Amino acid sequence: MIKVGICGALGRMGTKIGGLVTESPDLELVGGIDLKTGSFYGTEVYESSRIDEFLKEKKPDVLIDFTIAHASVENVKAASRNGVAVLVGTTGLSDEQRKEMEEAINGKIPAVISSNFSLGVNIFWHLIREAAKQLKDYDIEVIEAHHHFKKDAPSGTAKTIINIIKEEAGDREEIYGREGMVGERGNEIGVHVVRGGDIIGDHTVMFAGNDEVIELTHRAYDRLVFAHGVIRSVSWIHQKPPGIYNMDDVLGFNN
Ligand SMILES: NC(=O)C1=CN([C@@H]2O[C@H](COP(=O)(O)OP(=O)(O)OC[C@H]3O[C@@H](n4cnc5c(N)ncnc54)[C@H](O)[C@@H]3O)[C@@H](O)[C@H]2O)C=CC1
Ligand SMILES: O=C(O)C1=N[C@H](C(=O)O)C[C@H](O)C1
Repeated sequence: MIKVGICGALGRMGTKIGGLVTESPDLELVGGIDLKTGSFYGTEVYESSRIDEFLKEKKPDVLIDFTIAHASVENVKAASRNGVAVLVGTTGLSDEQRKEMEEAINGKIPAVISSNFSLGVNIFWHLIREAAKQLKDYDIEVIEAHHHFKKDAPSGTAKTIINIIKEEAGDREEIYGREGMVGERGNEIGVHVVRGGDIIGDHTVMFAGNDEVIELTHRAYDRLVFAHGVIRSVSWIHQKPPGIYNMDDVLGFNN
């Protein structure tokens, strides 16, 4: 049995992941960590400042983090201090926070970090990479939509899309929205962020050329789609050597 702890246990993702861990015959939920204490699928939720105590007492093999940027960095540092593998889904990290997290991981623990753990988005990213390679001269726009409560913008998934486009079609400026007399479009990537309702996570990339437009879209209808990718990653990362991995490694795309 692989023992699992969840940071952000009482949140939208922590709750979904906790349910799948509980249902899995190969995994054992040992508890959660959150800002408040409580009960979590029959296990205990420790207050966040007690994370080292949690890791020493519950001894998870894998710690999952779906919290908020500043917290995820500290949670990963705690996992590193205690030699616990991590899965990080939290987005909204600054470059400095990402660097701090990577320094805590490298050479010490194995980690899967992904802005999107769904199988569909990871395939979507490969489709975008091919389109961006072939359609360098098209005007490229990225549109993402999420629920009313999302704290970071643009989404981590959208940031990954932007990075893929830059890798394949060349570096270019990001323009966030447009307003007023903006003049003729340049060679930028337009980025547009929608927030409202209970939208789980929609991403569209538009390649607008002369006489044709190609639109690639991924829509998530339940957070389970991310949680299933997390569960697959838990089994994959167990007993891996230290290092930073992504979903391409988990899905075998890098073999
Ligand atoms: N990579 C992926 O596939 C996905 C990533 N996400 C990301 O996961 C993060 C969480 O998303 P949601 O679950 O919707 O948010 P949420 O706000 O529902 O849950 C976050 C939880 O973390 C808790 N928390 C805050 N500080 C903490 C700390 N220091 N230690 C432990 N827990 C702490 C909060 O109390 C809350 O219960 C966001 O960054 C979001 O973008 C969300 C869905 C999929
Ligand atoms: O906050 C969310 O809900 C999501 N966040 C992730 C992101 O920022 O890309 C993944 C997914 O889109 C849902």
